[in-house]
Amino acid sequence: MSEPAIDTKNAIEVRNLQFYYGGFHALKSVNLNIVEGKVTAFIGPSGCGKSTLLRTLNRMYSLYPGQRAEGTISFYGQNILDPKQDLNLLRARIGMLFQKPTPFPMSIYDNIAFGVKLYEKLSRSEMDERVQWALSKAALWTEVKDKLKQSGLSLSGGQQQRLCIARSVAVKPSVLLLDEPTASLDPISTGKIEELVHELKKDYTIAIVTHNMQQAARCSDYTAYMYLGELMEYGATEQIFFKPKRTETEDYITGRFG
Ligand SMILES: Nc1ncnc2c1ncn2[C@@H]1O[C@H](COP(=O)(O)OP(=O)(O)OP(=O)(O)O)[C@@H](O)[C@H]1O
Repeated sequence: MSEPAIDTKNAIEVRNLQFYYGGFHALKSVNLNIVEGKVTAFIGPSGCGKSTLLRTLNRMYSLYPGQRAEGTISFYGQNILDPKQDLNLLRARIGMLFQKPTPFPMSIYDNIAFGVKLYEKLSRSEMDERVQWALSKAALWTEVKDKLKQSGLSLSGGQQQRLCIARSVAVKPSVLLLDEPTASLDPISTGKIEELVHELKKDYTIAIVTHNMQQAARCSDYTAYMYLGELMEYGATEQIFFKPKRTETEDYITGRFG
């Protein structure tokens, strides 16, 4: 593992992580630091374990029987693989966004307020403020401010994805996990999400799975190249893209493979 510069602080430290789907060993001895306030991209060919790694970072896999992780994932010093870990709290602190937007079948306002109510008791005006704040953070406020009572499902795909970002941000997480967040979007919506990632990293630590090499190069500070469940190479995005140490990484990045 190539280490990021020493003046950085890690939000998450993954050590000797093994992941199993039943008997299938999907992640093999992964070691990785997710640096605070930066964007880390996970790249690699289909099936290499990018989404699996992302889903271990907020224990999303714990929803499914037969899936288990071994090793440690330290989130600001606390091992989140500990069976006693409060999973709801963890998922509020480490929010996740999926390939397809998943707004709740409720109003735009309630999409945001729903999660906030689970963790905080806010007055009506405080909640109004929080909803506006979250929608502004997700660069959606001006587009929806006159239709907050309308269903979240009435929005376009790109708007729905930004609504989901607003929903995650509303509970004030410190990390956002993005699993191919633009895979189902058109180029203009994709551009908006990429701009948003750039804005959000001022306040949040971000990990993003992407198949799009240009997207990884544009959006990320660090890149992790995975292959067959192993972390093959990890380092500053510029280094990975322009001076990869391994030929496997270079072959993937230059499109000779994958
Ligand atoms: N629910 C599951 N049960 C069993 N095996 C699974 C499951 N989900 C994923 N796998 C296997 O784990 C490996 C890693 O899958 P994962 O989805 O993490 O890859 P990925 O790199 O994100 O792929 P893609 O780019 O195609 O989304 C693959 O071999 C996949 O077949």
